[in-house]
Amino acid sequence: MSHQSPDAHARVTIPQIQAWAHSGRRLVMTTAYDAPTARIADAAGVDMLLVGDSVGNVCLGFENTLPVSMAMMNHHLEAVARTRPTALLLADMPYLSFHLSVEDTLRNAGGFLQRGAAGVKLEGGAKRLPMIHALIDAEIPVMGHLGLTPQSLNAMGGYKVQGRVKADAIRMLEDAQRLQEAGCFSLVLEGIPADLAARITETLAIPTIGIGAGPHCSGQVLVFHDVLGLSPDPGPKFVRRYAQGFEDLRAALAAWAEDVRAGGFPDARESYTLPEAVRPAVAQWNP
Ligand SMILES: Nc1nc(=O)c2c([nH]1)NC[C@@H]1CN(c3ccc(C(=O)N[C@@H](CCC(=O)O)C(=O)O)cc3)CN21
Ligand SMILES: CC(C)C(=O)C(=O)O
Ligand SMILES: [Mg+2]
Repeated sequence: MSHQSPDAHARVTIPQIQAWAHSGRRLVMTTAYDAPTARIADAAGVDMLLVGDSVGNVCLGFENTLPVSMAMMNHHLEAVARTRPTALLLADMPYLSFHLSVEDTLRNAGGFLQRGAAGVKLEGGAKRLPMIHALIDAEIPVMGHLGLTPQSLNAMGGYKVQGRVKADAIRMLEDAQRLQEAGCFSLVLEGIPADLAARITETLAIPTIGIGAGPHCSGQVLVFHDVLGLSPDPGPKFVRRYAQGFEDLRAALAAWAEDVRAGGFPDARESYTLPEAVRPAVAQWNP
């Protein structure tokens, strides 16, 4: 099986993820937004599935992740959770779901766990520590997320690589320590120089999952549609496409449309027939 486990039904756990990272095995995470994406990613043997707030731009047609609500996230998480993936299932806290109060944050994150997530991810550093402490106190595992945090789009003035000036780089190293001390089980590092991500990774005991953060992280994450070439445009520099999903699927659908128009689909293989005893009555019936 994909996770080299004797029990094919054993689900990946947070301690397992941490043990794999400690043993030097690089971790693999991708996003899932519905049952088909979850089944494909799980069958590929990825270690972690994230129901990302990237669902907003990837699936729902928004410009960015800011309009994504808890109701939208819950809808997509439920679809993914129904597939009972082997991978560790995580859910991304959307904008404003962890900013208003500890109570609201706990209710939102707890709702994710009740829907089948094993933990939550949320963007931000030291500013978010009160919420992170409350979540961990409530037995909700938290993955942090530092660097290019897409929910900070307006504050950053665009999707820009973070941590290139000294004060920002040092603040990120400090934030990473503080998130670890607060009890985060892992951190996403997004859109930062590879050498900064390397230093963060070697100064932490918990695994780092990079996206646009170079090769020296404990693992990597990419958006499902980006890996498979399903996104309409090539996307950020950090994406590598492993399939031409958009072009392959477009060509397949166009071939089917052509067959329909030429009368070549369906044929006998895709059709049903009347029982012989019923055929004369149907043939002889007139309106
Ligand atoms: N399909 C998809 N993939 C993602 O990785 C992703 C989403 N959607 N939605 C939410 C955020 C947005 N993300 C992005 C989007 C654009 C850049 C980008 O254009 N980055 C510039 C960096 C420019 C610089 O050097 O500062 C690039 O050219 O790569 C980065 C991350 C990552 N996340
Ligand atoms: C790319 C990952 C880290 C993410 O936050 C998302 O998909 O929303
Ligand atoms: Mg996200």
